[in-house]
Amino acid sequence: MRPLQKEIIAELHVAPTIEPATEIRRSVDFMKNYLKKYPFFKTLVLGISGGQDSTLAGALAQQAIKELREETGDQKYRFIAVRLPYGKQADEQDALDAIEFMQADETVRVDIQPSADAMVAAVEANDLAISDFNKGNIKARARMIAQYAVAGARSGAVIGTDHAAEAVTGFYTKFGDGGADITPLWRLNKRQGQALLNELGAPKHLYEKVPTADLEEDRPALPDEVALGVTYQNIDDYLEGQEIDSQAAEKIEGWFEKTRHKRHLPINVYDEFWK
Ligand SMILES: NC(=O)c1ccc[n+]([C@@H]2O[C@H](COP(=O)([O-])OP(=O)(O)OC[C@H]3O[C@@H](n4cnc5c(N)ncnc54)[C@H](O)[C@@H]3O)[C@@H](O)[C@H]2O)c1
Ligand SMILES: Nc1ncnc2c1ncn2[C@@H]1O[C@H](COP(=O)(O)O)[C@@H](O)[C@H]1O
Ligand SMILES: O=P(O)(O)OP(=O)(O)O
Ligand SMILES: [Mg+2]
Repeated sequence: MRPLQKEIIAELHVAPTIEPATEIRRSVDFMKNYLKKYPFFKTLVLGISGGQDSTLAGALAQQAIKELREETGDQKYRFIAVRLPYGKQADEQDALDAIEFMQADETVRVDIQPSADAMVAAVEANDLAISDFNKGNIKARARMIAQYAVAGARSGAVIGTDHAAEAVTGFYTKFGDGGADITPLWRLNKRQGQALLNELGAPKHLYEKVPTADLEEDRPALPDEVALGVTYQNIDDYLEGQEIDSQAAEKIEGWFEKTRHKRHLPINVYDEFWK
């Protein structure tokens, strides 16, 4: 195995094989235990995009909340699914299918277009140009703000959908979708997430779908694999400790190095990881 590959697998705690039912129980228990430890939390809050990761994290969060309600008798425990379209979302039906599948206790809808557009206009008033890519990250951060606003109103913890195949490449917006309180999928690669959804009986079209951040207007529904220049099959194999094509391995390791800063809280004078 490549030396950095070994280091990455250890850092992200990826297992080469998993038992889906065991991992479902592990994530559900993790969320239940966290809420029991901090009893002021009464809700779990998560943006549901219609993609694989939020379908899985939402189904697990809903299960955790349902079990907490049954075990404690406290009916205040609720799971809140948050729809966060930027105006009209092309794959809206997938998001509705995901919410139906997880049987979310509640759904809140916040259109992020007015606030994201207002932020772009306010910055551009300083004679600065905001690129379509930069605006994509503003949208991701607008979604973070909306989820924390819902959490603030309902004593909630914000769920993040970061998992090993995104973490290794840093394929998330810093303090956007990367900004969350609890990450129940952390340690799983993309195909392990699919295995959990299969075990949960999720509709196949939600986890066989092409992964996309769908943040750019010039390139709508741009597949993650195109943006990254490497496939999830390569990333998953790499994270499972398999030998992959050296060009693909170098690409993954390049993303890992470039995004090290995202896997740490803001850097202070005592931090050594970047030296
Ligand atoms: N269509 C799409 O799929 C789409 C659109 C937009 C963004 N994205 C993805 O979302 C992710 C976010 O993009 P991003 O990484 O360019 O933006 P980001 O905002 O997440 O990270 C970049 C910011 O991090 C900070 N930073 C960069 N290097 C640093 C370092 N060495 N130390 C400390 N801070 C540092 C800087 O503030 C920089 O503006 C990417 O993976 C990108 O491909 C995808
Ligand atoms: N359109 C969306 N509605 C609700 N929540 C969304 C939307 N787009 C993204 N999200 C949330 O962000 C994460 C990360 O998405 P990526 O596709 O990995 O960039 C997603 O899991 C949702 O929680
Ligand atoms: O985070 P999601 O739910 O949008 O899934 P994907 O990353 O597969 O688009
Ligand atoms: Mg997505």
